[in-house]
Amino acid sequence: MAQSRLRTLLSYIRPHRKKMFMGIGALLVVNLLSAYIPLLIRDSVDDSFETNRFWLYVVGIVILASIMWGIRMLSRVWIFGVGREVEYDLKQRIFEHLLRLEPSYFSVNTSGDLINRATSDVDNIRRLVGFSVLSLVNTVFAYGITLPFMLSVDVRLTLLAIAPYPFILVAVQLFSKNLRDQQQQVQENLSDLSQLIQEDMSGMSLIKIYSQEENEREVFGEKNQNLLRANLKLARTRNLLFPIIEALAAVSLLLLLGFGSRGIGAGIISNGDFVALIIYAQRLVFPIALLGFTITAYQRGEVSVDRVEAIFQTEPNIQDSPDAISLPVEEVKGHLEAKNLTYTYPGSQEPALAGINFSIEPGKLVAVVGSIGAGKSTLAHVIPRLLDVEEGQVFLDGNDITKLKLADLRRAIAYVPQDSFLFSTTVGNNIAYGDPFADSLLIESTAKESQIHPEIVNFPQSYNTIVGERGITLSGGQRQRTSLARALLIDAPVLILDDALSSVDNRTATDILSNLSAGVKGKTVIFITHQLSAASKADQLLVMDQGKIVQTGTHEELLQQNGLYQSLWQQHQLETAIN
Ligand SMILES: Nc1ncnc2c1ncn2[C@@H]1O[C@H](COP(=O)(O)OP(=O)(O)OP(=O)(O)O)[C@@H](O)[C@H]1O
Repeated sequence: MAQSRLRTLLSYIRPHRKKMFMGIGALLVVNLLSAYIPLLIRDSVDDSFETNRFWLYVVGIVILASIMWGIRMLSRVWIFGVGREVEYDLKQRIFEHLLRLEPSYFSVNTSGDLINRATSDVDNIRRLVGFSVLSLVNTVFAYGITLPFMLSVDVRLTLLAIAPYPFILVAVQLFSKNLRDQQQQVQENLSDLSQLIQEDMSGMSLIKIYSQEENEREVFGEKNQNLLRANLKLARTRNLLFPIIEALAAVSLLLLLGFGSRGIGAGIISNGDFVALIIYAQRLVFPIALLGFTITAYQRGEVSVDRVEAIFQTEPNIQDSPDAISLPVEEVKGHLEAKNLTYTYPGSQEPALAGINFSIEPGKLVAVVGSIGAGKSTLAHVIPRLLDVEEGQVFLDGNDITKLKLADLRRAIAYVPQDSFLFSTTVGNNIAYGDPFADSLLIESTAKESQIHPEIVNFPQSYNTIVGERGITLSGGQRQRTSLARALLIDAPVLILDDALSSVDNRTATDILSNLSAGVKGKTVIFITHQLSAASKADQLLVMDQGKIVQTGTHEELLQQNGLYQSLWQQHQLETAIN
């Protein structure tokens, strides 16, 4: 597992390996210079007693240290730069991958959690790539280069100085599991909190109407408290570990000071050698302390790698089959057929659609009516394959929809959902969403067809009016008619309206529909609705109940039958009379 994570990490770095190697090369030079400077200092100490070349040494050391500073800076720019590029790649990949997944994925995986993975988890990986590579390579070079120099000065003192270091690694090992578990806890609590903020911001009106501010404050406080506790726990473990590392590093220095000063007294090593050894030993303290941080960053990064990879490992269920055929939109006539169509939601016992059969001729306006929860929206989702329907059940112009290229199928079907989602941009851009290059004449003509044009021209900036987040500045009916205009603009041969005019009054809805059936000659329109007066104008009605089509026919034919439609119509007449 750990090895596969490392492989995953390396695969993130691979596209930027050139820059990474340049950074590592620069670190090598820095460490070579850094090992050489103490030797110069040693010579300056030993030499200066006899000669007056002290200033020569000082100038030499200053020049070398300046070069070292410049190269160190470059190494950081390159290695941290790779971290930033990996961050960019991952964000791009996550977003592109999420775009491939079907809507049902987002009902299981909350947006707060996904946002957290795309931001703070990716940030942890960036740090892992940048900071950890830098400190790990730096530690390896520091020890690999400095130790031989130290050994060349004095073997016994060197061994004494590094004797406490294995204990540092043992201490780190002891703490590592706790650190990792606690890090995961922090991440999960953070996801929880983000999710709550996200949900509360979208449901603010509900919170106010039900006066739930106090309750929401408490829930937020509790989740925030959990995050605080998890963070403090992590900080405690971390703060316990690092003083231990530092204390052990100090023991190394003490040993060196104690035994080194005796060595000078006994004439075994020179003053210069002693100074050089102290400088070397000090140089090794920082990398070893950094190793502790690196391990933490690695653990944090490991959890994040898993969380990000979990997104990539989810393959879309709905995608082109290997032998998918193409159906250019110009060739689509709009004939829709269902043969024994059955669909059960994952985890559900009862099928939402149970053996449905129908045939809809091109250019017909078909209304789908029925009781609540009958499966009407499910049917609307199945036709453009927003749900994973099995093969051999739904056909467009005689082609099994699961065998068609998804892009072609969706290009052939314009779908207006129940809740009309608008992007926070201008009304015009919202209408032109399916064809951003549409000219203003086309935008206006579709707005006229959906009877929203007169209202848009009265908006402060007409078609350039920003609609606010999710179209919050528009009324429900205005949002629905803007969504309808958006669907009409792409001029698809099939149009599905899923209760998409529910907030529009009956007369306007009927007007729009009769204009649609007159104006969009050749389009097949499936109109799912509870508005029976509008539905009664359809060429054909499908009446649904408990996942089945229980009646089909025209309004007049259905009124003759003693069935669900008749009772729905009577109820509708009664409601109209009362209102
Ligand atoms: N995502 C889902 N997961 C599980 N079950 C679902 C899901 N969506 C809908 N259902 C169930 O499937 C059945 C059909 O729902 P559907 O939304 O298609 O009905 P509908 O006829 O459009 O209802 P309404 O007229 O109230 O909009 C219902 O029993 C519903 O509870």
